[in-house]
Amino acid sequence: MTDIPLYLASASPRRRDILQQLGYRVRTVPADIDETPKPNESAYHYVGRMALEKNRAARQLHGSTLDPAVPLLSADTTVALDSRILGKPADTEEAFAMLAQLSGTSHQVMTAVCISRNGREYSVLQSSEVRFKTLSEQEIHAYIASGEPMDKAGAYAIQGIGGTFVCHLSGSFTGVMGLPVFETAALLRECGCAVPPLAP
Ligand SMILES: Cc1cn([C@H]2C[C@H](O)[C@@H](COP(=O)(O)OP(=O)(O)OP(=O)(O)O)O2)c(=O)[nH]c1=O
Repeated sequence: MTDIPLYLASASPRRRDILQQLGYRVRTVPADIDETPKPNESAYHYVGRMALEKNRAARQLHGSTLDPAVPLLSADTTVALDSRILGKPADTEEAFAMLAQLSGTSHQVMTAVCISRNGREYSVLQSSEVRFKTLSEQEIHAYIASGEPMDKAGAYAIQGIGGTFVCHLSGSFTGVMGLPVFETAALLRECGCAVPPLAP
């Protein structure tokens, strides 16, 4: 098992698990930012801006304790339905409304990843298309009662019970979960970092 140091500017346990499974020794350096979309901001622009702002906020907050040569990674995941941005639901009513909109149709899940290292910033955006089966009201209520939707963009988790709604995926499963592994590894290589399994 490799043991490469990496800073993670995210409170998401999914991102931490994925990076640890790859062999990174993760130190979490979270930073809170305002996640409100700007008026008429596209999902594409929004998700990239969020990942970059999380990265810069973490550098500002923890900078003096960070080794500049160790990569600092941040990410943001957003569900886009037509021109609508679906973030994390604020309450169960909003979760219901989101799931009702996703029922029986396709949406995009975009994850932007940003890495800063030695004073430079690198970023990538990965987009997937996900199709949901038609959900009954009863199914949506039962799913919300499971508690799973509340801290997830679009009010579902493909890696959990929400996976039972997904009849088609085109893109990256790990991207939908919050951190696209293929694109993240490529980005780490681009910024000169060791990437398992070839890491020393
Ligand atoms: C669509 C989908 C999203 N998600 C999660 C990934 C992200 O953690 C979350 C979207 O919120 P984000 O704001 O991207 O991340 P976060 O709030 O969890 O963590 P932080 O802001 O500190 O980086 O939704 C899943 O786990 N499974 C899914 O299928």
